[in-house]
Amino acid sequence: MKAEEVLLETRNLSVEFNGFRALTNINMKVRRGELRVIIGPNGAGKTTFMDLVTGRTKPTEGSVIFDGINITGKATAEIAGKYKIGRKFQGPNVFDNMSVKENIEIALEGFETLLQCILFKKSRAFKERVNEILNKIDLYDYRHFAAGDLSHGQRQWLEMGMVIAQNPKLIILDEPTAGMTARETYKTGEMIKKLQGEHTIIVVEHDMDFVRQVAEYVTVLNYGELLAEGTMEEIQENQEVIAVYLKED
Ligand SMILES: Nc1ncnc2c1ncn2[C@@H]1O[C@H](COP(=O)(O)OP(=O)(O)OP(=O)(O)O)[C@@H](O)[C@H]1O
Repeated sequence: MKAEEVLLETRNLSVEFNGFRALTNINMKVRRGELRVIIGPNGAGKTTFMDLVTGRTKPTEGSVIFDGINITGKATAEIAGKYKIGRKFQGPNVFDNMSVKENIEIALEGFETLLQCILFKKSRAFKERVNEILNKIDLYDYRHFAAGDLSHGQRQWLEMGMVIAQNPKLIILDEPTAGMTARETYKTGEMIKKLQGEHTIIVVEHDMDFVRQVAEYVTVLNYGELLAEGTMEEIQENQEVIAVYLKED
């Protein structure tokens, strides 16, 4: 991978919690426009890895380089706002009493006060951007619904839309299909595939059908170490990965 193609790089990233090594020497490179899936058994360190990238946890060793800048140890708000790494956590976090459309509007980049939002709402570019996002998350027809009246899956999509609205360079999705029906899970996969290219995306997932649906390149973590990386085909044939997953059953 050429240096200018790399959006995110971790170098020997390690973290210890009271003597317990949750991550050890993770060296990973994510290309601009890529859709990377991170898998691994429970406790493998997937969430911890995302916490290190987004500044929630400080590494014991190693560094995080984002878009050519060393962001290691920077504050969460700075990483989100200035460096533009957006993260959608498990479980939606939307404003229930506001409409779907209003939720997207307040999430749009640069609208720090509601007043600014109301004034700017009038511009055509703003309306177009809101509609574009509503279409991406397939909630255009639900735009006037209160967010609290959406289904679990739709609420997750709304939250994805709120992350997209912040125009992040990197979108991190933590188990985006958790609690979804099979149909919603499939739809989420198609949505994420469409976002790829325009955005660089890292998805952490457990649902292997979903992983097969979306994944091009997969990173496998196990016991805090990077066990394997490769295309979905390579990963499925990797004996070490098979051993880890068989052990789980
Ligand atoms: N703040 C913390 N203090 C102590 N131990 C922690 C802390 N955060 C994570 N760990 C430990 O680090 C290990 C990795 O946890 P992590 O949540 O990153 O795994 P995961 O791969 O995301 O698992 P899951 O798939 O279950 O969400 C676990 O053994 C966990 O108990």
